[in-house]
Amino acid sequence: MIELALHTELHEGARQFRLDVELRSDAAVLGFYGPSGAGKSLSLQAVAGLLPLQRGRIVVQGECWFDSAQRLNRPVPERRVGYLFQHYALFPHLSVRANVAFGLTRWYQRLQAADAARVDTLLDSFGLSALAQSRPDRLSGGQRQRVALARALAARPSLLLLDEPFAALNPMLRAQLRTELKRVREQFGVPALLVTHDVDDLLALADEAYLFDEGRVQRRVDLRAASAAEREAAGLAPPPDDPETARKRRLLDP
Ligand SMILES: Nc1ncnc2c1ncn2[C@@H]1O[C@H](COP(=O)(O)OP(=O)(O)OP(=O)(O)O)[C@@H](O)[C@H]1O
Repeated sequence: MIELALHTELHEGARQFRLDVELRSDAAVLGFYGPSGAGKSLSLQAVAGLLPLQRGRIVVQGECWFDSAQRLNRPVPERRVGYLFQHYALFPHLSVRANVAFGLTRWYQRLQAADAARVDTLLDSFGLSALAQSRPDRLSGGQRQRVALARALAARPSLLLLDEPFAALNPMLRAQLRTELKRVREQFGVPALLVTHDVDDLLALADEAYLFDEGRVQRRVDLRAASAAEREAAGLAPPPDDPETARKRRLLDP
């Protein structure tokens, strides 16, 4: 269960933005979509503890991370979120394996056996085992994003925050990584908040979609239950192909 009440006002020179997000859900993956500048990324930052809130409440899986009424504000590291951005930031001097293990290691001790096993499972789940000793600059964009996903999942996060995780990838890779992320996320049972502009991301991964605009949730769509007509009304239907394009698309399917 996730409960968010995120209220704050941001000022930068003459610019002002008001975030007023309220939602409560028992779904595993919530997708945030909507126009640019609607407050989607700011909401993820607030959940991670990186954006101070003036007022509100954040409860994740029964644990209260923030409650202004009780003056409770759990520090960033204690929230244990796995945060993934569009531009994966891997450590260039570390191997793939060391990158994935990064959040689990301490400089003064070796990786514990259970942690090492988790890292190996993640490498295997994302098809990275053969690349474990490679440095990030020897990897393709898709492989790097897999390493970033594996790293985000390695430290046993209580919540995954995914901000446009596939935006830098080409469409074919996006489709592939969506499927992999869906499988691995379910395998590890981690809930997630996913920000995306891509309807296909929502349809493939999200249980519920939240339309953001002007710092607020304007609409909630339950994708587990929504009919095709309801999806279309919420702007979530992929544009229909004409028969000829559909035929060509099938021919091109990898
Ligand atoms: N520190 C800040 N001070 C004032 N305004 C800010 C600050 N940070 C972000 N904003 C503004 O808040 C608004 C919401 O930003 P946010 O990054 O959450 O949008 P978004 O919905 O994620 O957009 P996009 O889809 O383009 O990534 C934007 O108009 C942004 O310019």
